[in-house]
Amino acid sequence: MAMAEWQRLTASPALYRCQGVLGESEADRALATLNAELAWQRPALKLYGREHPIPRTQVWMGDDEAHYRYSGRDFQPEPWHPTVAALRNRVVSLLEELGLRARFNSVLLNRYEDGNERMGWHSDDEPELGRDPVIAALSLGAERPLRFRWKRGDAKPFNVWLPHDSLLVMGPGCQAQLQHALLPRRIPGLRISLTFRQVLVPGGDSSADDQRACR
Ligand SMILES: O=C(O)CCC(=O)C(=O)O
Ligand SMILES: [Fe+2]
Repeated sequence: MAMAEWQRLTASPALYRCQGVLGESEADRALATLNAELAWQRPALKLYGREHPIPRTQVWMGDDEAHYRYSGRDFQPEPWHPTVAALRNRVVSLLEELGLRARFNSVLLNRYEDGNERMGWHSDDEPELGRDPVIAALSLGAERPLRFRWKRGDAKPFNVWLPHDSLLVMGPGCQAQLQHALLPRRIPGLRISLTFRQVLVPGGDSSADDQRACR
């Protein structure tokens, strides 16, 4: 098993990075497998009445009932790919080292062909993620910075570099206080990120209570 190394990046809110999540060779294998075997899609999202194909490709994966809505569309999850399920289990046990008892019933996989592909400014604060979600993002492939900016106040924006085989944990407060973006950069090479989430299922079990137990 890889030797995982944790770093706390901000005092508040809780933002952590861990390097050496899987170990080099397993991380290389995971990148190649996901790149080759997933049905990567480029949906068009409506913005001010016009359809724009997203500047990356993606797969939404998870338990059957973990639907996800954004930009007025309902994404039905694909069933867990065995590699992705194994990665989720590794991430969950790593989080336990931090004292975070997180559960993830879904994951958004993002594929960036090269530095031109990107994701714009947002917070992952959709109502179905509940209040104060814990989101864990595993990075594979080309190292790129995730840029953060504060919603209030004049504190400076900052970059978090995400190397191959690293995990970023956005804990309580991150989505409420910060936005993040993967901006275009002159960086060659493929990058795939897996952002694990717990989607609240209407009438489902008490995942909201679980999340609260993490604070
Ligand atoms: O690719 C990344 O590291 C960021 C992805 C992200 O912000 C998201 O999936 O919500
Ligand atoms: Fe995000």
